[in-house]
Amino acid sequence: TPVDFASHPKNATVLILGGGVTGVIAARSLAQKGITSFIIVEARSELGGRAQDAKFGAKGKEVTVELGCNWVQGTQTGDGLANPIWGLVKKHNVKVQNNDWDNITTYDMTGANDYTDLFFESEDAYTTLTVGAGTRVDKKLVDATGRVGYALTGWKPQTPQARASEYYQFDWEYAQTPEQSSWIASSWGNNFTYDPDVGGFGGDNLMAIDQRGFKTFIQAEAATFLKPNQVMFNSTVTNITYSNSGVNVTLKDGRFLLADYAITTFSVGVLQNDDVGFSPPLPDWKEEAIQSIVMATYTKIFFQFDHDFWFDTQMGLYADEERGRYPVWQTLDHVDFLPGSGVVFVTTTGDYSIRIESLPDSQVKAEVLGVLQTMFPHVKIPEPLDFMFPRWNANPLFRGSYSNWPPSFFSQHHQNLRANVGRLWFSGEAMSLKYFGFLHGAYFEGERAGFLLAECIKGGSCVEDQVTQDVTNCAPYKI
Ligand SMILES: Cc1cc2nc3c(=O)[nH]c(=O)nc-3n(C[C@H](O)[C@H](O)[C@H](O)COP(=O)(O)OP(=O)(O)OC[C@H]3O[C@@H](n4cnc5c(N)ncnc54)[C@H](O)[C@@H]3O)c2cc1C
Repeated sequence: TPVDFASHPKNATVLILGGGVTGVIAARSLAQKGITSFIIVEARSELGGRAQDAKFGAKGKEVTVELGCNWVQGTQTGDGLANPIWGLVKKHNVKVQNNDWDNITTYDMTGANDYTDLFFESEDAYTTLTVGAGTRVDKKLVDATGRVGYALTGWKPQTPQARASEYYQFDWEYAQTPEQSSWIASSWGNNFTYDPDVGGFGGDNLMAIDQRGFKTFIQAEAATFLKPNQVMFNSTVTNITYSNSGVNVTLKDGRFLLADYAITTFSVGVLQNDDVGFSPPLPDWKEEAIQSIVMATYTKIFFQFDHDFWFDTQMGLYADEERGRYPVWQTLDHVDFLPGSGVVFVTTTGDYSIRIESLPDSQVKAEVLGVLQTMFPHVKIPEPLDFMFPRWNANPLFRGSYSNWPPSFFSQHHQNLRANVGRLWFSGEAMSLKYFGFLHGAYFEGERAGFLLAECIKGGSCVEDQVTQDVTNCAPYKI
């Protein structure tokens, strides 16, 4: 039954659904504009969302490891645009360390094998790919897959070593393959973050090694303005009823909340998988936009050993016969990070991550130990002291790690994804045109939603994203 919004007492002017970076920054932006009647509604017992860590390691040797986001990607070049996450990291003294992704040792099925020449060739091929995408934008050419782009710009990997090098440049960032990703959007995603020539922040990657957790940057920021009555923890939203006069949110425990407006910041994975119901059902244009973007998965698999027997560089790369099989390695037991921690981890992405999420821990552990034995044939790989990996895709609060833009996601889809339906607004990392996937994308989207909604509430203009009811083909098929 429709809710009679006029006759119920309101809990707040705005409900902010989700307490990740987007939700916290949306709240701060509302507050900055004088709107303080809001409540952040969060399923977990803390703020941060995908900024999430765990204590890991044997008794007496525990360290904090980041299960989700780990880097400030791009900082600032000269007086160009600064990454706002870097600003918060500095403001709240979060400990970060420069991570040189080119400081790498390469391995394959024969053990250590120096194919760094090929590795740097693949880095150049990636740059060429992004330049090619820029040309397509200038010429208004259609999008294509990253694979098409690589081939047309002359990169055709034929060996496991070349494929692993390509993986490092591409999948390790987008969490999907070049075949699954937009050539154009993946390129601007890279350039707007890393390339100062187009307004990007620059090439640095700062890795958080703060033992309070990377999440400190956003939790400490929240503490500067958020009052206890402006946040509800352990409150899982199951249904959102919306109209042109208000929004009503039902929680798992039966409580319900009423407000003039709501901003959902749930991941597109959550929206795609019906973890939250909408009444009335979302319009077709909205549903098509939600289903047309991808929630990709990026998985870090952590090991702690009694002692370090692996590479001295910051990074390691393993080329298997199978592309994407336990490829990218990082050591925390490095003089720049957490020396003596005994922690090393490997990352998988995309379909491979979904595969391992369905396996028992014991099997994944055995497989990765097998890979380590292949990488280090002369070492008897010891039994790890601890082992762990998060299952982001199966987690109903996330359903993956971050969004990736497929080649069939068009600019009208993007606008439709971001557009409000009645008084329900949509925000989150995936709504960011330039920075989808990244923490700074979440930040800028939260700021945008908070500022625009404050204007709207204060009776100024209610600027709305243009909705395209039907995303049509500019050159329809004639069959
Ligand atoms: C493994 C991994 C690695 C990453 N690495 C990086 C990196 O190095 N650098 C970088 O810039 N970005 C990285 N990212 C991406 C970055 O973490 C995200 O872009 C960003 O945190 C998204 O913020 P958000 O607020 O939009 O969404 P979220 O953080 O997902 O916030 C949404 C909130 O909603 C809550 N929620 C969900 N469902 C419900 C419900 N039904 N009821 C109530 N609450 C609910 C969730 O608990 C969450 O707190 C990574 C992400 C992952 C997972």
